[in-house]
Amino acid sequence: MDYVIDIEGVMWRRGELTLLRDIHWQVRRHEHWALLGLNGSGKTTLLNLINGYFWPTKGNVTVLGRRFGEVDLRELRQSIGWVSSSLQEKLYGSDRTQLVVISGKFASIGLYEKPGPDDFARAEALMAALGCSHLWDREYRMCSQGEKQKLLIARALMAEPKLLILDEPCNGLDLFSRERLLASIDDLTRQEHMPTMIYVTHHTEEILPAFGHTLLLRRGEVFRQGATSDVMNSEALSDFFEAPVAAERHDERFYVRLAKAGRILQ
Ligand SMILES: Nc1ncnc2c1ncn2[C@@H]1O[C@H](COP(=O)(O)OP(=O)(O)OP(=O)(O)O)[C@@H](O)[C@H]1O
Repeated sequence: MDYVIDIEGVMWRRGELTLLRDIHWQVRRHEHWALLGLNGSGKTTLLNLINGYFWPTKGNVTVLGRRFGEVDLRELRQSIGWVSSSLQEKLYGSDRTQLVVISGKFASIGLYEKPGPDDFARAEALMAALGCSHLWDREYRMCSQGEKQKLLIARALMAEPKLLILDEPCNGLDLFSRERLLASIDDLTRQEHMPTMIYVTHHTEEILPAFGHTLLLRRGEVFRQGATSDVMNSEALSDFFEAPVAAERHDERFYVRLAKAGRILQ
């Protein structure tokens, strides 16, 4: 079977702590998945395993058909785009936006290679695809948080990854910036030759219909996984959050609120 991610029976321990336990997760090519979990549920730990920064204590991890232990991880990482807020902080604020995007091709912070006309053309096309052509030639530090996220996604796509991980891309965005970013991500999912995408979040309503599968992670374990529409209902989510919540569907997205308004959970 042609899996982009194939995780079999993975455990990850650090000292006395077991941070991931008995994880089984198979992502097929052309499926887009959401990874949903509260703070501290193990999402980042799982992403570190997928990117080969952590080694499983038990079980097997195979990414893009290459099994860890038999693969050059640096080479594999060139096929994985991981867009996270920690990356945002590492970039040079004075760099021009298009150079930030082009630097993704070389996996460098800053640009040390001389880009060719094809590189500029691709950066232009990617910025257009993300609805941020108007940012061309601005200083990166002058861009808003939402604009920076779009640039970072374009930057990741510059390397033509086969797997694109969007790690809490809407953190810190206001309602309208969030919707603009989600609209751009939605557009991307409709384009040809896009990689398999994993969208990591705490918030159900960010999960776009294109993310047809969802994995719910709780305390380092898979609570449930499957079709997003099967997972996103009041009963399953109340079990998952261990608190009564009501899930409502609007425009193919799922909004969750506390079932008893005003109750603060301990
Ligand atoms: N290297 C480590 N050593 C020990 N404990 C760790 C390590 N990394 C993470 N943890 C702990 O493991 C748990 C899971 O952390 P992780 O960062 O994977 O969660 P997360 O789902 O990404 O959370 P958030 O949504 O807040 O980013 C947390 O309790 C965290 O404190």
